[in-house]
Amino acid sequence: MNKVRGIFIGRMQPVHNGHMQIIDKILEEVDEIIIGIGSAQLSHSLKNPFTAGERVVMLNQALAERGVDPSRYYIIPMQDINFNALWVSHVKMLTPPFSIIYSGNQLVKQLFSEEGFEVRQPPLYDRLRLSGTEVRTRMIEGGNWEELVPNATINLINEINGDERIKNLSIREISEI
Ligand SMILES: Nc1ncnc2c1ncn2[C@@H]1O[C@H](COP(=O)(O)OP(=O)(O)OP(=O)(O)O)[C@@H](O)[C@H]1O
Ligand SMILES: NC(=O)c1ccc[n+]([C@@H]2O[C@H](COP(=O)(O)O)[C@@H](O)[C@H]2O)c1
Repeated sequence: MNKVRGIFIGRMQPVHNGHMQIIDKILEEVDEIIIGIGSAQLSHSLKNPFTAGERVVMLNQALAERGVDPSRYYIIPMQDINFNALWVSHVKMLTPPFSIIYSGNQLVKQLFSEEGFEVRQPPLYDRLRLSGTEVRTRMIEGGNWEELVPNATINLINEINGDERIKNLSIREISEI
């Protein structure tokens, strides 16, 4: 029998506990999950501080920490392209075949639904706290960002001195306004 595959795409700047909960939920519904690391070309900005490779490590280690069977997921960085009408084909070119897209993003849902994919809207877990924006804001302001992310994210951010990177970016970007 063919495997049922679902895809979930997010920028993961950084990987947080909301991502991990939604991945658990998706894995209850499909045989394999494709996790797309969106806007892979972006890094070193306040909204997108981490490189695609750094985000791959966070996610890979976080899934290992959670005991997720490595044969059930693919992690695939995907660059943005300037053509929304071609984006679904671009994603398909990069990924194993899939039939279901999980997203809360209106544009993503519309583009995949127009191409005939089944779109599922995942629930949002503790959204006031669990968002990349909240994690980055706490990092800049010196708050407790660690409680919002898996250990793997903390380890990678410590390894690359990510805390300092984001604080430096915030000084630079504010001084450039
Ligand atoms: N708390 C959450 N619970 C469940 N799913 C989430 C949560 N936060 C984000 N997602 C899912 O992750 C995808 C977006 O990934 P992304 O990395 O951009 O997250 P984000 O936290 O919204 O980021 P940012 O705040 O940096 O814009 C969406 O499809 C969304 O449904
Ligand atoms: N034309 C394009 O390249 C295109 C279109 C829609 C979404 N995307 C990307 O998909 C990802 C969606 O994730 P979010 O739900 O976090 O916004 C983002 O990285 C976004 O840039 C790219």
